[in-house]
Amino acid sequence: MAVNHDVTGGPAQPESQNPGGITASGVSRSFGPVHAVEFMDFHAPAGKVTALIGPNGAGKTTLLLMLASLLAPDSGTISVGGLDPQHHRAEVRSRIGWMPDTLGVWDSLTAREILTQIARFYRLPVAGIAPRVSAMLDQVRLSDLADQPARVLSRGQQQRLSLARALIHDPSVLLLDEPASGLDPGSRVELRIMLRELAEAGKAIVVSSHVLSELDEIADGAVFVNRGRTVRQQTMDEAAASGRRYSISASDGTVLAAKLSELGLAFRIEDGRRPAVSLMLLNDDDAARLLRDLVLAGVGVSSFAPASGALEETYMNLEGERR
Ligand SMILES: Nc1ncnc2c1ncn2[C@@H]1O[C@H](COP(=O)(O)OP(=O)(O)OP(=O)(O)O)[C@@H](O)[C@H]1O
Repeated sequence: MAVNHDVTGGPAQPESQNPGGITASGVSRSFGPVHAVEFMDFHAPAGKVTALIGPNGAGKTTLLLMLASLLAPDSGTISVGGLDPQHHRAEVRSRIGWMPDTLGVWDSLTAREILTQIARFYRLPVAGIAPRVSAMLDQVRLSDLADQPARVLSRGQQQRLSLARALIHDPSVLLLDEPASGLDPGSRVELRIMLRELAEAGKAIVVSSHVLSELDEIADGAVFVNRGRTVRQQTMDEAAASGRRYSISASDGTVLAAKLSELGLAFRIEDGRRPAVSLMLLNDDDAARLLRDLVLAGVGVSSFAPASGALEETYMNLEGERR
C-alpha cells in the first residue's frame, strides 16, 4: 500500500484514507545520461494547493509530466487517487487536468473550438459540451474572444485558455506548470482566487512556479526539489514557524545598528538602493515588540517590513546549505 508524505501537516495517511490526492514514491527518470528525476517523493493531498519549488533544471516539469501520465517513470510508483497511471491510463487522465508551461494551441481554431474538441476527447456528454465550454470561457474571461482564432490571443490570454482546457472535464487533480507566467497583476490575483476556490471544492492542486511570493499566498504546503531529488516537504505553517527575515531602515543607520547590537540581535547590512539592515524574527509579535523598542529608543525608523516570504526563506536556506 502506498503511504503518503503529507506536506499539509498531520500524520502521513495511507492512500486508501485520502483517495483524492496524488503521490509519487521513489520515482526516477533519465534522458540518456541526464538523471532528470532520481528517487523523488511527492505528495499533494486533495483539497489543498501544493507548491512544487526548485531551481532551473531541478526536475519539476519531468515530475509533472510523469504525474500527468504523459511520461513513464523508469522506476518508482505513482498513484492518482489510488490508481497507477501506467495501468489505468484512461481513467487517470480523466481525473487529471494538465496545464503545461506553454499552451501549444491549434492556431487556426478558435478558443471555443479548442475547448469543444478537448471536451470531445474526454467524452463529455454531447448535450453538455456547449454550455460547459461557454461556462469555462466565462470563468477565464475569454467570452469576448471565444470566436477569434487562438493565434490572435496574447500570451496571458493563451494562459487563461490553457487553464480552461485543463479544467474542462472537471478533474480532481490539477497540475499547473508556471500558470502565472505571462499574466498581468490583475489576472494573477484572479488565478490565485480561482485556485483557492478549486482546492476548497476538494481538488488536489499542484503548482510549479519560480515566483515564490505568489505561492506564499495560495499554497498550503510545499515540496522543494533540486537536482532531481526531493530536498524538503513542509506545510506553510512549518515554513512560517521557522521565522521570517525583516528589513529595517532608519534615518541614521549607525544608531539603528548600535541599538540592535545593544538588544543582542544578529543582523546583516544589506546592499540596496537605500541603506538597510535585515534580521530574522520568529513571528509578528516579535516584530511588533522590536519596532516599539526601536521607536521608544529614539531610532528614526523609516521602514520596517518583511523582506521575504516563508517559502523564499526556506528556498534561500536550502540554497545556502548547498553551497
Ligand atoms: N526530453 C529531454 N531530453 C533530454 N534532457 C531532458 C529532457 N527533458 C528534461 N531534460 C533534462 O532534465 C533536467 C530536468 O529538466 P526539467 O525540465 O524537468 O527541469 P525544471 O525543474 O522543470 O526546470 P525549469 O525550472 O528550468 O523549467 C534538465 O537537466 C533537462 O535538461
